[in-house]
Amino acid sequence: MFKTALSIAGTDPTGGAGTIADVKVFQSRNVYGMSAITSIVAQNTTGVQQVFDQPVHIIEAQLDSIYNDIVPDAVKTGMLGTSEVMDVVRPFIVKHHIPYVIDPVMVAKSGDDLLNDDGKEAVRYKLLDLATVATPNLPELERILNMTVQTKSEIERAGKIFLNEIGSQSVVIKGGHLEGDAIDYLFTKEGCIELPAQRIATHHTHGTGCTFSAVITAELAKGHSIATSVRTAKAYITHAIRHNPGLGHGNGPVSHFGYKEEEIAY
Ligand SMILES: Nc1ncnc2c1ncn2[C@@H]1O[C@H](COP(=O)(O)OP(=O)(O)OP(=O)(O)O)[C@@H](O)[C@H]1O
Ligand SMILES: Cc1ncc(CO)c(N)n1
Repeated sequence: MFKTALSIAGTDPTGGAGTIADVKVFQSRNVYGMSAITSIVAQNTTGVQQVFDQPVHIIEAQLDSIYNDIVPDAVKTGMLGTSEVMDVVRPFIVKHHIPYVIDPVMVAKSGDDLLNDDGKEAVRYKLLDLATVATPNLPELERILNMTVQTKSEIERAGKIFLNEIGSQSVVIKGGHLEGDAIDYLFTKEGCIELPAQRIATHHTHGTGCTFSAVITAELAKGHSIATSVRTAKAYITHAIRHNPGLGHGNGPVSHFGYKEEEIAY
């Protein structure tokens, strides 16, 4: 039977990030993909040109259309744009007890804002307590917790705050923004799992965070555990970066078929 996953996020018309990338990931993981669009973003591999935040009633209407017909097996949120959008999304997450992955997107790799200041303050209280898995990068983590997170002990402290104070079921703290190897840290109530990977020397990393969290969502939709889903996502993103198609004039996208180039199946 088909498993289904929903991405609630903004767009990237070049298909490397946001909800279009998410649906490509769902498809590549054999999960039926659906998408509710929060913001229409004119962007490409060189940066963000314009952002149009959809009216909240249109976002709510899209969610009604989906949930009244096909309740997904897992859901992820990416770019939400404003804190008002979080108010619209929250009741759908609360009502349907399905795995929820939150990628607390704040700023694009190009440095452009994808969430307003209210939203950056609000996300901790409006959504993160509902997360099955939260996937902040380090700058997002520092903003959410209002603390510096650069060292291993700061990462450990941040992981504990997510679980014990914020109430997320788990958090993957992504080390993509640190020097050296690309090590991520998964914190669950069972403890911390390190997910190491060699850093690939490339500037083609547009949409890595979206792709990573979408894989986790697809694997959770299929009924896999949090740890298995996150391990699969780590392998997938590493192969996706390694086999990037070299597109665009800036930070190019990754390959959502990268895993097919590898000898191992997962
Ligand atoms: N150069 C790289 N080589 C290997 N893995 C990487 C590299 N850059 C990022 N990653 C991995 O990609 C995943 C996404 O992490 P990253 O920190 O890039 O997310 P992000 O900043 O949220 O992305 P986005 O720009 O889409 O918002 C993590 O597993 C991270 O370790
Ligand atoms: C719509 C959207 N979501 C997330 C990101 C972060 O990569 C982006 N560039 N665009």
